[in-house]
Amino acid sequence: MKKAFITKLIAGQYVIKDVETKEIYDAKARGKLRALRLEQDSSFLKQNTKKTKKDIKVTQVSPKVGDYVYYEKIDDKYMIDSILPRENELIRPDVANIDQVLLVFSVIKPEFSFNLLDKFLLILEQNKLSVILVVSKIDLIDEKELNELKDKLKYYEKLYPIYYINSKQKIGFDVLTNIFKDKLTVLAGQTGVGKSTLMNALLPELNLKTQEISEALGRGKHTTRHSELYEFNDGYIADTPGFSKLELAFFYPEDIKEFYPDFMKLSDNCKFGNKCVHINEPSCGVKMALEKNEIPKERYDNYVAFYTEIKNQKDKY
Ligand SMILES: Nc1nc2c(ncn2[C@@H]2O[C@H](COP(=O)(O)OP(=O)(O)OP(=O)(O)O)[C@@H](O)[C@H]2O)c(=O)[nH]1
Ligand SMILES: [Zn+2]
Repeated sequence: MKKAFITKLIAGQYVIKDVETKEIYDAKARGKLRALRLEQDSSFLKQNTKKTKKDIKVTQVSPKVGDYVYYEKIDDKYMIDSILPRENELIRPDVANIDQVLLVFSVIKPEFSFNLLDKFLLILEQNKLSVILVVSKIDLIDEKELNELKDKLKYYEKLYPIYYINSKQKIGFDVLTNIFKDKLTVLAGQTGVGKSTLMNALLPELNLKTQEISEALGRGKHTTRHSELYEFNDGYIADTPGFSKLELAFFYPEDIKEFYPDFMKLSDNCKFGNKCVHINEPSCGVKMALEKNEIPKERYDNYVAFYTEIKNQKDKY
């Protein structure tokens, strides 16, 4: 059977691209889709190469953009037969096999928030997504203010790549475009930071498309289940941004430290090793680093605040 990649889904109709011939077809999913759905998360295959097919649970699941599928031609129609195991997936936006998330924060309007940055990073890390930070609207503050922000972000630059842009004049775009090469990218960030403006600046054809859809539906875009991947620099960009609402309810307080790559490294120096949550324990590697100003106090304080918030929620039940 032949293999393809799903680039578009609108009202049950798929657009697939054959991975070898690059031919594009309209396709439907078979009624009884034989989907190989992994019980565990994406890292399952990588970490458990010795697992056999028996360990993989077969359940029904519908294909989404980003999925690799097997398909066949029956009469004149193209039918999706099965989905290959996903590396990862999101529900909002509904995309599978995401290579990276572009996390957009504006310098102002809305104001840059380190609390929100840490919260986004925590959630993206939990979802095992690799993150690229984009600081937008750099034209709206003066050089001195921008340099102050860059200084504060130096610490984060050790953990994630950071790009500074102005989507109106396409400043910073020459380097930014390289990061999309061969990757499936999803944009995330709070409302108003400039995700759509960035996407439209990269993909001028998107402007027209969303307008057409809005007009056809007579309302805002995405009123039906519609998702699409746009080709850009030999990769794809998902048309719908994700993570506009941030929920901490899905965490256990003692687990969140695992989603701080910087804290994880330091926890080798904790007396209680991986049992240490870096708050009240003695001889804690993270708190020692904090005292030496090797971690920004604000990042640590945000961590304690998230921990406390989640713990208080859980204690209620
Ligand atoms: N000066 C300046 N304004 C920008 C820039 N990027 C976006 N804007 C403006 O910021 C406002 C919000 O931009 P959007 O692209 O709609 O933001 P968004 O993140 O898509 O917002 P949601 O759709 O609500 O999630 C618009 O008025 C844009 O024109 C920029 O680089 N510089
Ligand atoms: Zn510790």
